[in-house]
Amino acid sequence: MAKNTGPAKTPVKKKTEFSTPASAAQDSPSKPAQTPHTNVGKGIIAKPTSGEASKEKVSSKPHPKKKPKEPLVNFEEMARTAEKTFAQEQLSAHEEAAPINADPTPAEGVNLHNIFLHEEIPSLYTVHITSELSPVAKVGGLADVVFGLTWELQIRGHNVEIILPKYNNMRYDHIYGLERCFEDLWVPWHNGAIHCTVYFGFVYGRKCYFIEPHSNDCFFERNKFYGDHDDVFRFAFFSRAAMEFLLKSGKRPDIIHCHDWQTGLVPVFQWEIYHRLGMHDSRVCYTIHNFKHQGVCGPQVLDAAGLHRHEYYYSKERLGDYNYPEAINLMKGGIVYSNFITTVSPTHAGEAKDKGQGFGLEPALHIHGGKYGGVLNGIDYEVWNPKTDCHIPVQYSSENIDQKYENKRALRERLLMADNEKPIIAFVGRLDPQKGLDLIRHALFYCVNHGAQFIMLGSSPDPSIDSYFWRLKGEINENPDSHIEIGFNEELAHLIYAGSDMMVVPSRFEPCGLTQLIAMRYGAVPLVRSVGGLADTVFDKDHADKPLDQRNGYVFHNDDYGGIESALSRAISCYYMYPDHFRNLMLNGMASDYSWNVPGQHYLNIYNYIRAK
Ligand SMILES: Nc1ncnc2c1ncn2[C@@H]1O[C@H](COP(=O)(O)OP(=O)(O)O[C@H]2O[C@H](CO)[C@@H](O)[C@H](O)[C@H]2O)[C@@H](O)[C@H]1O
Repeated sequence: MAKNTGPAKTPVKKKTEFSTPASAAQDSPSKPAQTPHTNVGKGIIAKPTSGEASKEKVSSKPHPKKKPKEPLVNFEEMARTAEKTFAQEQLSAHEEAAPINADPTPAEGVNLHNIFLHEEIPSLYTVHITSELSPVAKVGGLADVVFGLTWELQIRGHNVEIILPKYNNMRYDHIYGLERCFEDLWVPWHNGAIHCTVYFGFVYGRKCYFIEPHSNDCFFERNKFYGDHDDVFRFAFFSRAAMEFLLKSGKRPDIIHCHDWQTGLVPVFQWEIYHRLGMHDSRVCYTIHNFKHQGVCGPQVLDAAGLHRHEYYYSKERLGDYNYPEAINLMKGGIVYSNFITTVSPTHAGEAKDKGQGFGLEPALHIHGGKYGGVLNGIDYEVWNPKTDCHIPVQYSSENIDQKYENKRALRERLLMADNEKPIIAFVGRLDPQKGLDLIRHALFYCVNHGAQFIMLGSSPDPSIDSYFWRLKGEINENPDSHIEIGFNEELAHLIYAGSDMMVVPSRFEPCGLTQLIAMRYGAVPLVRSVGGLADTVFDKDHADKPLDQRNGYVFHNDDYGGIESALSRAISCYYMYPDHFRNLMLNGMASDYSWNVPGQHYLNIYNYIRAK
């Protein structure tokens, strides 16, 4: 009985290392093994350890859908309709165009390379203001980034604190020692003030403050993090409350680091209000994780938040939105008013500014280009560590990588999938059109028809997308080679990373992407589209301009079925026909360093550059 369910260690035919089969030109789909390679039966490909029983299970169960039929649906259109309705609702209350008040003060140009010098940095006091933190309030990658970066700063000896809303649906079981620490915080709102209580607690050693407003709006008692019609008000309030808390509690951080549209007003408040109230030495770093969601809204938010000079704030140089003359744009406020803006990979920094991926904010990025750059995300190497991961049944590392296949077996068992010799290809992520939903669906059908299994874990706040995938799940439910899991499940995500052979990330755009980094840490080979941070981190086995030991996955360029098929067919073929090469890819990924070590230093250099001196 073979010991694992991974690719065999002996190649079927010896070919030049990492050679490209003639049929495998990038982005031109070659024909992969239609059924598992014929040598499988001869024992060259490793078999499942559950052995004969599992073979019987597979062969005795007739494949209910030999060729599942792939339906067509336009996810982009689905999401656009929902967004349009939302934007119209937001804007309808304000019909007049606001005059422009010209007073631009863009920063002087700065060369990022010059500030990324490892010069001595004094101990800094940094406060992160954020709407997400892993694992207590996680929707996506923002939560992971704040969790990982804050720890990196802390272990380097800096004083780091995090301010979050006190959501009623947080994972309170991950907060240690939660207690009230500031009873009477009155936060200006409309013409009065809202009474708040602030709590303090530790999240895996990180010092966190949670703001709880007491008002009839119940801003953070919605049993969800986002997706309500008044989100812009909820997070504008949170931003104001966080700044008021800093002021009233006497905290004077060197650096305030805030994230995405939800906290885009923080730098505005800092400069326009709190700077004059004694917080003159705090500087703001603003990180954009996703340009698509900008907090475009009507003027009522400004009134509520105490920013009353409409004409001043509406100007194109400040918060005025470029596309809707009646609207303000919270993310634009963050760009204009912060001391430094980052996005989460160097490639995406360029795409957002110059290649149409700034979702309308390109002019602001150009004007403020002197204080803008890309810092590649890391992942937390303690949370994402197959050697110590308590969510997976068998721990492993590159030294005993065969143990990974025990997790593959456990994953199949848990999802009631066939235990056979096929590779598992998976997707984990938010079900947003950004992620290339039609390509993910296509990958599922392609895999089950071409000798692979497919697992998808994801969820969407958009009910039409969620229900589409529920229907698809119903259709493929009986197929033993595929599984769709809808919902957010952190623990299952760990098992999927550990049990899969490959992870697909066919994004339309991807500011950084964490799933390919986590996949590599767990020895799952990434198959990605060449955009944003995916292009910065995954190097194609056959085509990359890199030494062999740095090639770690498969990359395709075209945003279409042909593109993804090209990567899938090359990967599936390699898995069956060149298992040693496939194993090299796994090991190369595991050997790379995508921890917070390097990006942590980059952020410190930025902080040091902007701090009051
Ligand atoms: N249903 C589910 N169950 C369990 N876990 C799930 C899950 N759905 C997603 N996750 C987890 O959430 C994280 C998602 O990371 P992504 O890089 O895809 O971030 P996202 O697109 O949300 O955020 C944005 O911010 C991040 C951080 O900057 C950028 O990397 C990214 O490009 C940008 O779009 C991963 O840890 C993944 O495992």
